[in-house]
Amino acid sequence: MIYVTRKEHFNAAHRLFNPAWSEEKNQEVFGPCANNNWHGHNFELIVTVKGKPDPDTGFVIDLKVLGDLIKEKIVDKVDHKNLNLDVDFMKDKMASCEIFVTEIWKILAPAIQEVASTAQLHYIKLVETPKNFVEYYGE
Ligand SMILES: Nc1nc2c(c(=O)[nH]1)N=C([C@H](O)[C@H](O)COP(=O)(O)OP(=O)(O)OP(=O)(O)O)CN2
Repeated sequence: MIYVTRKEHFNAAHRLFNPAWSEEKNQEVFGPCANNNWHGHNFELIVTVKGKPDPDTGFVIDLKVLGDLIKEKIVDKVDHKNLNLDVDFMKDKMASCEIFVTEIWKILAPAIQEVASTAQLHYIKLVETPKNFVEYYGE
């Protein structure tokens, strides 16, 4: 089994806020991340696909095709957007990295199978700040 990885980049704004809580509780739990006027990040999205190399191409998946797919399905929808307001797949969801990465997985896993039937999404790493990132294996 070979693991191949593509990295893409986008900028997005968001706010961590639980609507069931008071403003004070949100400020207490999320601090500046609950700022009413949002805040932004330079995200990195790292996607690993696993499979066996095709005997004709030597590819598990064409990394250009994978990059284009990530751009079409995710980056074009979130880049320079507000995750809470502008992004359909994040509507009414907590805009934490944990929830964001699971929603990205739900979109990319079937899309990858469609373009490369013998390959499978293995892992996603979402980097929010130079200090903070989440990793997800779809479990
Ligand atoms: N488990 C999670 N914790 C936090 C998340 C998250 O998505 N999942 N998100 C945030 C914020 O969005 C935030 O903007 C990042 O905050 P913070 O760690 O304070 O930012 P830095 O990495 O720049 O660290 P500094 O200590 O401020 O330099 C918070 N928590």
